[in-house]
Amino acid sequence: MITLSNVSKKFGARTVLDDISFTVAPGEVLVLLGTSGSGKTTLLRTINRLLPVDSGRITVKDQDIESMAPELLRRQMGYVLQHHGLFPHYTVAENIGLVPGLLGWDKHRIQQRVHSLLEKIHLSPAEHAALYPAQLSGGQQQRVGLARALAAQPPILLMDEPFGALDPVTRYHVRKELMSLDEIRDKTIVLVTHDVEEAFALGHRICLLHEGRIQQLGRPAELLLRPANDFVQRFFAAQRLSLEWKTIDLKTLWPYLPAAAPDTAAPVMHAQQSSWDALEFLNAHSGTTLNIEEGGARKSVDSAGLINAIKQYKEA
Ligand SMILES: Nc1ncnc2c1ncn2[C@@H]1O[C@H](COP(=O)(O)OP(=O)(O)OP(=O)(O)O)[C@@H](O)[C@H]1O
Repeated sequence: MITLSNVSKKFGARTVLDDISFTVAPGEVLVLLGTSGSGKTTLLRTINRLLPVDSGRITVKDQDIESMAPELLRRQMGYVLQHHGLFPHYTVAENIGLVPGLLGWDKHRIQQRVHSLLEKIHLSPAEHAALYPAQLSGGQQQRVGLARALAAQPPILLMDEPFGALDPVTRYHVRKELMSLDEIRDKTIVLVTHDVEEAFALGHRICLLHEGRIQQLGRPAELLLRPANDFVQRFFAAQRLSLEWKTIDLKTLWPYLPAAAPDTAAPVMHAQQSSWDALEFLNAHSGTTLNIEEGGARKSVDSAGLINAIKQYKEA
Protein backbone atom coordinates (compact mmCIF):
# COMPACT_ATOMS: atom_id res chain seq x y z
CA MET A 1 0.00 0.00 0.00
CA ILE A 2 2.76 2.46 1.02
CA THR A 3 6.39 1.89 0.06
CA LEU A 4 9.38 4.03 0.97
CA SER A 5 12.62 3.33 -0.91
CA ASN A 6 15.86 4.89 0.31
CA VAL A 7 14.22 8.08 1.53
CA SER A 8 16.60 10.74 2.89
CA LYS A 9 16.03 14.28 4.04
CA LYS A 10 18.14 17.06 5.48
CA PHE A 11 17.19 20.26 7.26
CA GLY A 12 20.16 22.53 6.49
CA ALA A 13 23.28 20.48 7.11
CA ARG A 14 21.48 18.09 9.43
CA THR A 15 20.34 14.70 8.13
CA VAL A 16 16.95 13.95 9.71
CA LEU A 17 15.99 10.93 7.59
CA ASP A 18 18.78 8.66 6.50
CA ASP A 19 18.08 6.02 3.85
CA ILE A 20 14.66 4.90 5.08
CA SER A 21 13.02 1.95 3.31
CA PHE A 22 9.91 0.00 4.29
CA THR A 23 6.54 -1.17 3.04
CA VAL A 24 3.23 -0.88 4.87
CA ALA A 25 0.79 -3.60 3.81
CA PRO A 26 -2.94 -2.93 3.31
CA GLY A 27 -4.72 -3.06 6.66
CA GLU A 28 -1.47 -2.95 8.60
CA VAL A 29 -0.73 -0.67 11.56
CA LEU A 30 2.91 0.43 11.42
CA VAL A 31 4.07 2.39 14.45
CA LEU A 32 6.95 4.86 14.12
CA LEU A 33 8.60 4.84 17.54
CA GLY A 34 11.68 6.67 18.74
CA THR A 35 13.24 9.29 20.97
CA SER A 36 12.41 12.97 20.58
CA GLY A 37 13.95 14.39 17.41
CA SER A 38 14.51 10.96 15.82
CA GLY A 39 12.56 12.00 12.70
CA LYS A 40 9.15 10.38 13.27
CA THR A 41 6.99 13.40 12.41
CA THR A 42 9.23 14.37 9.50
CA LEU A 43 8.87 10.85 8.11
CA LEU A 44 5.08 10.90 8.47
CA ARG A 45 4.88 14.28 6.74
CA THR A 46 6.87 13.07 3.74
CA ILE A 47 4.23 10.38 3.12
CA ASN A 48 1.48 12.91 2.38
CA ARG A 49 3.89 15.37 0.73
CA LEU A 50 3.63 17.98 3.43
CA LEU A 51 7.44 17.79 3.23
CA PRO A 52 9.48 17.00 0.12
CA VAL A 53 12.24 14.37 0.32
CA ASP A 54 15.79 15.06 -0.88
CA SER A 55 16.27 11.61 -2.35
CA GLY A 56 14.49 8.28 -2.56
CA ARG A 57 10.99 7.40 -3.62
CA ILE A 58 7.60 6.99 -1.99
CA THR A 59 4.75 5.11 -3.64
CA VAL A 60 1.12 4.74 -2.58
CA LYS A 61 -0.76 1.90 -4.27
CA ASP A 62 2.26 1.54 -6.58
CA GLN A 63 2.04 5.14 -7.75
CA ASP A 64 4.92 7.56 -7.15
CA ILE A 65 3.51 10.31 -4.92
CA GLU A 66 5.59 12.91 -6.79
CA SER A 67 3.47 12.19 -9.85
CA MET A 68 0.17 12.70 -7.98
CA ALA A 69 -1.53 16.02 -7.30
CA PRO A 70 -1.12 16.67 -3.53
CA GLU A 71 -4.92 17.07 -3.08
CA LEU A 72 -5.59 13.71 -4.75
CA LEU A 73 -2.92 12.07 -2.61
CA ARG A 74 -4.26 13.60 0.62
CA ARG A 75 -7.81 12.50 -0.17
CA GLN A 76 -6.58 8.95 0.32
CA MET A 77 -5.07 9.82 3.70
CA GLY A 78 -6.81 10.99 6.85
CA TYR A 79 -4.40 12.94 9.04
CA VAL A 80 -4.78 12.97 12.83
CA LEU A 81 -2.65 15.31 14.91
CA GLN A 82 -1.69 15.45 18.59
CA HIS A 83 -3.57 18.69 19.17
CA HIS A 84 -6.52 17.55 17.04
CA GLY A 85 -5.97 20.41 14.50
CA LEU A 86 -9.65 21.37 14.54
CA PHE A 87 -10.66 24.77 13.19
CA PRO A 88 -11.69 26.81 16.25
CA HIS A 89 -14.30 28.90 14.43
CA TYR A 90 -16.02 25.90 12.85
CA THR A 91 -18.54 23.83 14.79
CA VAL A 92 -17.96 20.14 15.41
CA ALA A 93 -20.27 19.26 12.48
CA GLU A 94 -18.52 21.76 10.17
CA ASN A 95 -15.11 20.40 11.13
CA ILE A 96 -16.13 16.81 10.44
CA GLY A 97 -17.95 17.72 7.22
CA LEU A 98 -15.07 19.78 5.87
CA VAL A 99 -13.43 17.25 3.55
CA PRO A 100 -16.69 15.71 2.25
CA GLY A 101 -17.76 19.31 1.49
CA LEU A 102 -14.56 19.94 -0.47
CA LEU A 103 -15.23 16.72 -2.35
CA GLY A 104 -18.64 18.03 -3.40
CA TRP A 105 -20.86 15.70 -1.36
CA ASP A 106 -24.44 17.02 -1.12
CA LYS A 107 -25.61 18.52 2.17
CA HIS A 108 -27.85 15.63 3.13
CA ARG A 109 -25.10 13.05 2.63
CA ILE A 110 -22.65 15.16 4.66
CA GLN A 111 -25.17 15.54 7.47
CA GLN A 112 -25.81 11.80 7.56
CA ARG A 113 -22.11 11.02 7.61
CA VAL A 114 -21.45 13.56 10.39
CA HIS A 115 -24.28 12.13 12.50
CA SER A 116 -23.19 8.56 11.99
CA LEU A 117 -19.56 9.41 12.87
CA LEU A 118 -20.59 11.35 15.98
CA GLU A 119 -22.53 8.34 17.19
CA LYS A 120 -19.57 6.06 16.51
CA ILE A 121 -17.23 8.24 18.56
CA HIS A 122 -19.84 8.37 21.34
CA LEU A 123 -20.81 12.01 21.01
CA SER A 124 -24.43 12.98 20.66
CA PRO A 125 -25.37 14.70 17.36
CA ALA A 126 -28.09 16.70 19.16
CA GLU A 127 -25.80 17.80 21.96
CA HIS A 128 -22.39 18.18 20.34
CA ALA A 129 -22.76 18.87 16.60
CA ALA A 130 -23.30 22.62 17.02
CA LEU A 131 -20.58 23.15 19.66
CA TYR A 132 -17.19 24.69 18.93
CA PRO A 133 -13.97 22.75 19.69
CA ALA A 134 -13.18 24.94 22.73
CA GLN A 135 -16.48 23.80 24.31
CA LEU A 136 -15.30 20.15 24.29
CA SER A 137 -12.97 18.26 26.64
CA GLY A 138 -9.55 17.20 25.36
CA GLY A 139 -10.74 13.62 24.88
CA GLN A 140 -13.81 14.79 22.96
CA GLN A 141 -11.68 17.06 20.76
CA GLN A 142 -9.43 14.13 19.95
CA ARG A 143 -12.46 12.01 19.00
CA VAL A 144 -13.68 14.77 16.68
CA GLY A 145 -10.18 15.03 15.17
CA LEU A 146 -10.36 11.34 14.31
CA ALA A 147 -13.92 11.64 12.97
CA ARG A 148 -12.77 14.45 10.69
CA ALA A 149 -9.92 12.31 9.37
CA LEU A 150 -12.32 9.41 8.73
CA ALA A 151 -15.12 11.49 7.20
CA ALA A 152 -14.38 10.91 3.51
CA GLN A 153 -13.48 7.25 4.12
CA PRO A 154 -9.79 7.38 3.16
CA PRO A 155 -8.07 3.97 2.99
CA ILE A 156 -5.01 5.32 4.83
CA LEU A 157 -4.67 7.09 8.20
CA LEU A 158 -1.57 8.99 9.23
CA MET A 159 -1.64 9.60 12.98
CA ASP A 160 0.88 11.83 14.76
CA GLU A 161 0.81 11.25 18.52
CA PRO A 162 -3.00 11.06 18.27
CA PHE A 163 -3.46 10.53 22.01
CA GLY A 164 -0.39 12.47 23.14
CA ALA A 165 -2.23 15.49 24.54
CA LEU A 166 -4.41 13.44 26.90
CA ASP A 167 -3.73 12.50 30.52
CA PRO A 168 -2.69 8.84 30.95
CA VAL A 169 -6.09 7.55 32.10
CA THR A 170 -8.13 9.34 29.41
CA ARG A 171 -5.46 8.41 26.91
CA TYR A 172 -5.81 4.71 27.59
CA HIS A 173 -9.63 4.76 27.37
CA VAL A 174 -9.87 6.99 24.27
CA ARG A 175 -7.20 4.92 22.54
CA LYS A 176 -8.87 1.63 23.34
CA GLU A 177 -12.26 2.85 22.24
CA LEU A 178 -11.23 4.64 19.05
CA MET A 179 -8.78 2.04 17.80
CA SER A 180 -11.42 -0.68 18.09
CA LEU A 181 -13.93 1.17 15.87
CA ASP A 182 -15.09 -0.86 12.87
CA GLU A 183 -14.16 2.06 10.60
CA ILE A 184 -10.55 1.84 11.72
CA ARG A 185 -10.19 -1.88 11.31
CA ASP A 186 -9.45 -2.11 7.59
CA LYS A 187 -7.39 1.08 7.37
CA THR A 188 -3.72 1.12 6.58
CA ILE A 189 -2.26 3.14 9.44
CA VAL A 190 1.08 4.79 10.09
CA LEU A 191 1.09 6.04 13.69
CA VAL A 192 3.77 8.10 15.42
CA THR A 193 4.31 7.73 19.15
CA HIS A 194 7.11 7.92 21.68
CA ASP A 195 5.10 5.77 24.10
CA VAL A 196 6.49 2.24 24.13
CA GLU A 197 3.39 0.69 25.71
CA GLU A 198 1.19 2.34 23.09
CA ALA A 199 3.44 1.11 20.28
CA PHE A 200 3.16 -2.45 21.57
CA ALA A 201 -0.60 -2.20 22.07
CA LEU A 202 -1.33 -0.82 18.60
CA GLY A 203 1.42 -1.83 16.18
CA HIS A 204 1.33 -4.91 13.99
CA ARG A 205 4.93 -3.88 13.36
CA ILE A 206 7.11 -1.23 14.95
CA CYS A 207 9.75 0.87 13.17
CA LEU A 208 12.22 2.08 15.81
CA LEU A 209 14.07 5.23 14.73
CA HIS A 210 17.11 6.96 16.19
CA GLU A 211 18.82 9.98 14.65
CA GLY A 212 16.90 9.52 11.41
CA ARG A 213 17.91 5.90 10.92
CA ILE A 214 15.86 2.73 11.28
CA GLN A 215 17.33 0.75 14.15
CA GLN A 216 14.94 -2.16 13.71
CA LEU A 217 11.62 -2.80 12.01
CA GLY A 218 9.60 -5.85 12.93
CA ARG A 219 6.85 -7.34 15.03
CA PRO A 220 6.84 -6.11 18.64
CA ALA A 221 8.03 -9.50 19.93
CA GLU A 222 10.98 -9.45 17.50
CA LEU A 223 12.21 -6.07 18.74
CA LEU A 224 11.86 -7.19 22.32
CA LEU A 225 13.23 -10.72 22.14
CA ARG A 226 15.68 -10.37 19.25
CA PRO A 227 16.98 -6.77 19.40
CA ALA A 228 19.10 -5.90 16.35
CA ASN A 229 21.60 -3.79 18.29
CA ASP A 230 22.45 -2.26 21.69
CA PHE A 231 20.25 0.75 21.06
CA VAL A 232 17.17 -1.43 20.60
CA GLN A 233 18.09 -3.49 23.65
CA ARG A 234 18.50 -0.37 25.82
CA PHE A 235 15.39 1.34 24.42
CA PHE A 236 13.08 -1.31 25.86
CA ALA A 237 15.11 -2.13 29.00
CA ALA A 238 12.95 -0.25 31.52
CA GLN A 239 9.68 -1.88 30.43
CA ARG A 240 11.10 -5.20 29.29
CA LEU A 241 9.38 -7.40 31.82
CA SER A 242 5.83 -6.13 31.41
CA LEU A 243 6.24 -5.91 27.62
CA GLU A 244 7.39 -9.52 27.49
CA TRP A 245 4.31 -10.66 29.36
CA LYS A 246 2.09 -8.60 27.05
CA THR A 247 3.83 -9.78 23.90
CA ILE A 248 3.93 -13.52 24.59
CA ASP A 249 0.49 -15.03 24.11
CA LEU A 250 -0.73 -18.18 25.84
CA LYS A 251 -0.64 -20.10 22.56
CA THR A 252 3.12 -19.53 22.39
CA LEU A 253 3.44 -20.73 25.99
CA TRP A 254 1.23 -23.78 25.39
CA PRO A 255 4.07 -26.36 25.17
CA TYR A 256 5.45 -25.13 28.51
CA LEU A 257 2.18 -25.06 30.43
CA PRO A 258 1.83 -27.95 32.89
CA ALA A 259 -0.20 -30.83 31.46
CA ALA A 260 -2.37 -30.89 34.58
CA ALA A 261 -5.93 -32.20 34.36
CA PRO A 262 -8.26 -29.25 33.78
CA ASP A 263 -9.99 -27.94 36.87
CA THR A 264 -13.58 -28.17 35.68
CA ALA A 265 -14.74 -25.36 37.97
CA ALA A 266 -11.99 -22.90 36.92
CA PRO A 267 -12.67 -19.99 34.55
CA VAL A 268 -11.52 -20.39 30.94
CA MET A 269 -9.22 -18.06 28.98
CA HIS A 270 -8.54 -18.50 25.28
CA ALA A 271 -4.92 -19.06 24.25
CA GLN A 272 -5.02 -16.01 21.94
CA GLN A 273 -4.88 -13.82 25.03
CA SER A 274 -1.57 -12.65 26.42
CA SER A 275 0.30 -14.17 29.33
CA TRP A 276 -0.12 -10.70 30.93
CA ASP A 277 -3.93 -11.11 30.82
CA ALA A 278 -3.60 -14.51 32.51
CA LEU A 279 -1.19 -13.18 35.14
CA GLU A 280 -3.45 -10.22 35.94
CA PHE A 281 -6.40 -12.56 36.32
CA LEU A 282 -4.51 -14.95 38.59
CA ASN A 283 -3.17 -12.05 40.70
CA ALA A 284 -6.65 -10.60 41.10
CA HIS A 285 -8.07 -13.99 42.15
CA SER A 286 -5.32 -15.36 44.35
CA GLY A 287 -5.34 -19.07 45.00
CA THR A 288 -7.34 -19.85 41.85
CA THR A 289 -6.34 -21.67 38.72
CA LEU A 290 -7.21 -20.81 35.14
CA ASN A 291 -8.11 -23.15 32.28
CA ILE A 292 -6.35 -22.19 29.07
CA GLU A 293 -8.16 -23.33 25.92
CA GLU A 294 -6.37 -23.97 22.64
CA GLY A 295 -7.94 -25.75 19.66
CA GLY A 296 -10.44 -27.70 21.78
CA ALA A 297 -7.78 -28.77 24.34
CA ARG A 298 -7.47 -27.35 27.85
CA LYS A 299 -4.66 -26.99 30.34
CA SER A 300 -4.98 -25.77 33.89
CA VAL A 301 -2.46 -23.32 35.35
CA ASP A 302 -1.82 -21.26 38.50
CA SER A 303 0.53 -18.25 38.87
CA ALA A 304 3.58 -20.37 39.71
CA GLY A 305 2.95 -22.59 36.67
CA LEU A 306 2.56 -19.55 34.44
CA ILE A 307 5.77 -17.91 35.66
CA ASN A 308 7.60 -21.19 35.19
CA ALA A 309 6.24 -21.54 31.63
CA ILE A 310 7.54 -18.06 30.71
CA LYS A 311 10.93 -18.96 32.18
CA GLN A 312 11.10 -22.19 30.18
CA TYR A 313 9.99 -20.44 26.99
CA LYS A 314 12.74 -17.82 27.33
CA GLU A 315 15.37 -20.46 28.04
CA ALA A 316 14.30 -22.63 25.08
N1 LIG B 1 10.98 22.53 9.58
C1 LIG B 1 12.12 22.19 10.17
N2 LIG B 1 13.25 22.91 9.97
C2 LIG B 1 14.42 22.55 10.55
N3 LIG B 1 14.57 21.48 11.35
C3 LIG B 1 13.48 20.72 11.59
C4 LIG B 1 12.20 21.03 11.01
N4 LIG B 1 11.30 20.11 11.42
C5 LIG B 1 11.98 19.24 12.21
N5 LIG B 1 13.29 19.63 12.31
C6 LIG B 1 14.33 18.89 13.05
O1 LIG B 1 14.36 17.57 12.55
C7 LIG B 1 14.61 16.64 13.59
C8 LIG B 1 13.50 15.61 13.58
O2 LIG B 1 12.29 16.23 13.97
P1 LIG B 1 10.92 15.43 14.09
O3 LIG B 1 9.88 16.41 14.50
O4 LIG B 1 10.71 14.65 12.86
O5 LIG B 1 11.25 14.44 15.29
P2 LIG B 1 10.27 13.53 16.14
O6 LIG B 1 10.93 12.21 16.21
O7 LIG B 1 8.90 13.60 15.59
O8 LIG B 1 10.36 14.23 17.56
P3 LIG B 1 9.24 14.49 18.69
O9 LIG B 1 8.91 13.14 19.27
O10 LIG B 1 9.95 15.38 19.66
O11 LIG B 1 8.08 15.16 18.02
C9 LIG B 1 14.68 17.45 14.87
O12 LIG B 1 16.03 17.66 15.16
C10 LIG B 1 14.00 18.74 14.53
O13 LIG B 1 14.54 19.80 15.27
